[in-house]
Amino acid sequence: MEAVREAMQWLAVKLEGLLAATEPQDQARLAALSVVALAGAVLLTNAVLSVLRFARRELMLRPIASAPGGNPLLGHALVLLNAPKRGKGAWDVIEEWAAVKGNVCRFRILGTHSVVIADPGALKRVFQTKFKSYSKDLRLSYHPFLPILGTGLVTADGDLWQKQRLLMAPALRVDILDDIIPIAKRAVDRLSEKLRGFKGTGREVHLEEEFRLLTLQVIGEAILSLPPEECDRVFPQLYLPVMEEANRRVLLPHRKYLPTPDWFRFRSNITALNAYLVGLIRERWQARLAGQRPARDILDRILAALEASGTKWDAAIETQLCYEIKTFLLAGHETSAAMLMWSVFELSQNEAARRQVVEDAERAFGKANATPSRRAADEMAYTLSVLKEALRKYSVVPVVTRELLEDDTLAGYRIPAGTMITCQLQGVHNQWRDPTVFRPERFMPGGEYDEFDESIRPYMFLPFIQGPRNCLGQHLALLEVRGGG
Ligand code: HEM
Repeated sequence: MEAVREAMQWLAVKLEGLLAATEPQDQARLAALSVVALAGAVLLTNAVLSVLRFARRELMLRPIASAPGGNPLLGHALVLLNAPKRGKGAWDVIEEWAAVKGNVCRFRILGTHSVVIADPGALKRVFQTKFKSYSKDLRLSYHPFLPILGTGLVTADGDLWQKQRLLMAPALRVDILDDIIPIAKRAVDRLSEKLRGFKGTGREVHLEEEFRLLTLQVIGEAILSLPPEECDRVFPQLYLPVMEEANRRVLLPHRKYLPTPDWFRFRSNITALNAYLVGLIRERWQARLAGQRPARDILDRILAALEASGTKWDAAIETQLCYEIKTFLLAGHETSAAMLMWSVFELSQNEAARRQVVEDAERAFGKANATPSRRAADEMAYTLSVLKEALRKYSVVPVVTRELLEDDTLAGYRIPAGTMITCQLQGVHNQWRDPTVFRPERFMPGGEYDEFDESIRPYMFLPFIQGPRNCLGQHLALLEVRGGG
């Protein structure tokens, strides 16, 4: 120890001497050189570590079948990017790989390795048993959405996610459910009136677009008590364009670096949307403080929970709530609209199923087309099975992705930390009998769903995934469509 101390002292004296002996401009040059050398050393160390990690993943993943068509430099990036040219989505290509290579296979995008799994036992481990080791994949799939969703629930992880989930779960899972039926019923009545206006005009109706506006109106009223005209004005103008740009960036990530007109529009729309939402949130909080009657919507229930927990109001809370609201809008409208559209499409093709849905509706709504009670909506069992079968057959969310934080074993394979896991929900849904046939009876008591072994049953139907990070709006989504009629 004494020898080390002496050596350090000697070095310090020598350095002091060197600095004292040099001119001030030489000292500046020496300092700049040291910074450059240090930065270079850090970069080099990182590069070496990245190469070592890459080589380790490459070696460990070798026993898993590789997807066809990759090249040594880009991996499978081009195959996925070219999917639209074949009239397919990237997710359909991944499913083709899984169909050929089995329920576990791997692919690579540049230096990122991904393992595709469509094995219910392995998915149980990812979503439930070891969910903490499988964090949200914020580096790739969710990355383009971060400027919009920030640390909202879908893109949050760790303690913040847990805290926010606990805060918001009661509002979405319990409190709002009774109110969602009249909200949905009013929105569907408005849409029916609008569609009647098309009758006999020969004009085309874009149902997908109409359903998107419908679910935005429902979620806008449920979260913020927004009147329908306000939803129709604000969201198509500010919210939908930013989501469209973020969606484009999933497969074309360079768009986020190019200062094109789209880039500037994206930035200014986000700024305007944030200002609008923060304004609403602040107004609401002040109204609470002034003792005004609460609005009974999701925002107000969250504010009540914050007040009850004694949270001190500040700008950080406003920003976080703004992220959460944008998250609900994203998570809650397009998925529900797609479920509705595929259900209506299938019912238009299937007379027998349509008759049973009409019978359900007549029982729940009565001859006067009254707003059904929660209990009456819950009893629309066949209609619920139609919605579930639409979610199974069309896998509205075909995949979700995770990043493995520590080495683990999945379906018998060792998977190294840093691997992306592509959970192929669509692949699981296609393991049912005659998967392309629309058969709501699968979900009726004693149907095919009940036949799966209990240990994997919940992992054979994953539209909302499973486990602690499952969809917080699933009850709301399934109820809004039945309650709206
Ligand atoms: C048919 C309609 C819907 C489908 C198929 C669906 C599907 C999903 C899926 C697959 C996830 C997991 C995403 C992941 O882990 O990467 C998810 C999460 C989530 N969904 Fe939904 N969703 C629907 C409707 C809704 C609605 C109506 C809302 C809210 C109003 C909502 C709010 C959320 C939230 C907040 C999360 C994040 C939960 C967490 O990470 O703790 N969803 N949803």
